[in-house]
Order: sequence, then structure tokens, then C-alpha cells
Amino acid sequence: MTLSINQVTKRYQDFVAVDNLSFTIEKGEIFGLIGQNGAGKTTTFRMILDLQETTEGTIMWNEKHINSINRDILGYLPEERGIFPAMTVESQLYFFGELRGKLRKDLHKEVDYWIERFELEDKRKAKAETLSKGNQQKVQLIASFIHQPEFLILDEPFSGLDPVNKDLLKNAILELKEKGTTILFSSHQMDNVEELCDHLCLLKRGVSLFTGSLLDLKKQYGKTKLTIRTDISKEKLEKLDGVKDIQVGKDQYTLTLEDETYAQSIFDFVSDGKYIEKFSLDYLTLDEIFKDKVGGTNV
Ligand SMILES: Nc1ncnc2c1ncn2[C@@H]1O[C@H](COP(=O)(O)OP(=O)(O)OP(=O)(O)O)[C@@H](O)[C@H]1O
Repeated sequence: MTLSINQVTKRYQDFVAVDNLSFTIEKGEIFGLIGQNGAGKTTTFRMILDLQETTEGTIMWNEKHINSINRDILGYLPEERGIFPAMTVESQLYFFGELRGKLRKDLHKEVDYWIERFELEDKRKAKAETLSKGNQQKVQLIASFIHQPEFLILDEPFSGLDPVNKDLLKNAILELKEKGTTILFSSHQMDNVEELCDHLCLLKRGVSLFTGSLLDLKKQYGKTKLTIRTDISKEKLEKLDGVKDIQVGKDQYTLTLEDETYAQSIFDFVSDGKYIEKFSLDYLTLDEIFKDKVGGTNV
């Protein structure tokens, strides 16, 4: 494994912000840290980056203590957004690349590539303060990995981006993974985590509720979400064995089953000479699992 967090706890006086947290990330993997506001994600990132000490436990990078490694292998997009307002987009990127140990001449290709990739060509010579918030965020994102770090930490990289820019970022993250970068990111937006992550850790008030692969998390619930588009009444459907809950949508029902084995008898019932437009048995989405595990709203 590349990164390993071993029984890490962070206390601020009596308050436990991160409680006995352990997980590992393999090289070239995308790992998601998810949790509500105050769950302990930023605190965990700051400990990995050695910006804060752990109260207990150790963090290792390739078997070495994280505070003994060359910092230039790390890239970080902090939660606080901010770039130098009076600097141009281009000089900003060179500045951050050089700060992380790269020579200017070795940055030309990367700077050109990412400026084009994030559709910022016409902003290249513009001062950062004249850019929209989303564009400023893209510049800060590029700055976090312009030096080609081995390990990239992105704190809420998707927040504040429109759907087109979200897609640009998703594709960039996948491309960095292809090139061998190990990526750890946090998000409140579960669809992004679902599409990108190999493994994840779900935090609630500093405690891990689940650590492992997305598929294993989904398998804990099984395929218990049944979507049916039919003209059978809700009253008839809710009387069927194994139906825990039924939601009426615009033109379909979504049933929550006690477990997936009930799907066959429900299918036999609804297909008995009646018209079914849709019958689909699925895993819960990560968003649904998150709400079930964490409770309340996903904010
Ligand atoms: N320096 C500090 N002193 C005291 N408490 C702190 C300090 N830093 C963070 N905390 C507390 O630790 C908890 C975890 O904070 P953290 O910023 O890690 O959460 P988060 O999961 O990143 O949340 P968000 O999604 O809102 O960014 C919060 O309750 C926060 O108030």
C-alpha cells in the first residue's frame, strides 16, 4: 500500500474530531472521504499533509513516516479557495510549479496542456481577480497538480463548479489516475464519488462507519431498490411480501425490499397478465446509502 492511516485520533482539548481512524490507499487509486460538515475530512487531510499533528496514531507513505518525506511529491487543493488576485493565470501556474521544485523550462508543456484542457486559453494573460469564481477554482486546481505530484489531495474539488466544469474535472482526475497519481478527495456530492472512487471511507463525527470498496458497501444493502412502471395500484403493491417501503414518483413506483429474494414473487404478481413498462432491480445509490448510514440530510 502507498498511504496508510493507522488508528489516528485528533483531539482538540476534550473534543474528538477524528476518532481511531484507519484506512489504506493503494498506488494509482482514487479514494473518497465522505461525510457531513464537521465529520473530520479536512482535519484528516491536514494530518496527512503534516499541517497538524495526530494526537494518536501514525500516517505512513510507502512505509515511511509521512513527516519524513519530500513534500514535493504532494499536491493539495485546500478547502479555502484563494489565488493571488493580481497575478495572471499563467504566472500563477508557473509560480506554484516552481514553488514545488520544478524548473520553469520543465513546466511549459504542463502549463499549456492544462490551460487548454480546462478551457482557459483566452484567460491565460488575465489577472486572477478578473476571472469568475469557477474559473478561479480551475486555476487553483491546476496549481495543485502542475508539479505532477505522486499523491494529490483535493478538498471538495467539485463544489462551486457548473456541470460542464464538473465533467472537465472528473475527466482530469481520471487522466491523472491513468498516469499513476494516487488521489484522495472529499465530496458532499455523492454522484461524483460514485463515478470516480475505487474505495471510500464514510465518516460520521470523526468515526468511520465504513471503509472499503464501493461495491462492498452496496452489497451490504443488496439489490433492494425496485423500480416498477405499471398501472397496478399502490395499495396492491404495498401488500406484497417483502415490500418495506413504497414511493410514488411521477410515472413509476420505487419499492424498498426487505431483501432481493422477494423480487421474483413481486415480478410474478405484477407480470400476471398485466402491462409492465419497467421492472428494474438495483443497488441503492451512494447518496441513498449515505443518508441511511449518516441519517438526516446530505449536507
Ligand atoms: N482548530 C480547531 N479547534 C477546535 N475544533 C476544531 C478545530 N479544527 C476543526 N475543529 C472541529 O473538528 C471537527 C471536524 O472539522 P473538519 O474541518 O475536519 O470537518 P470537515 O469534515 O472537513 O467538514 P466540512 O465538510 O464542513 O469542511 C469540527 O467539529 C470542527 O469544528
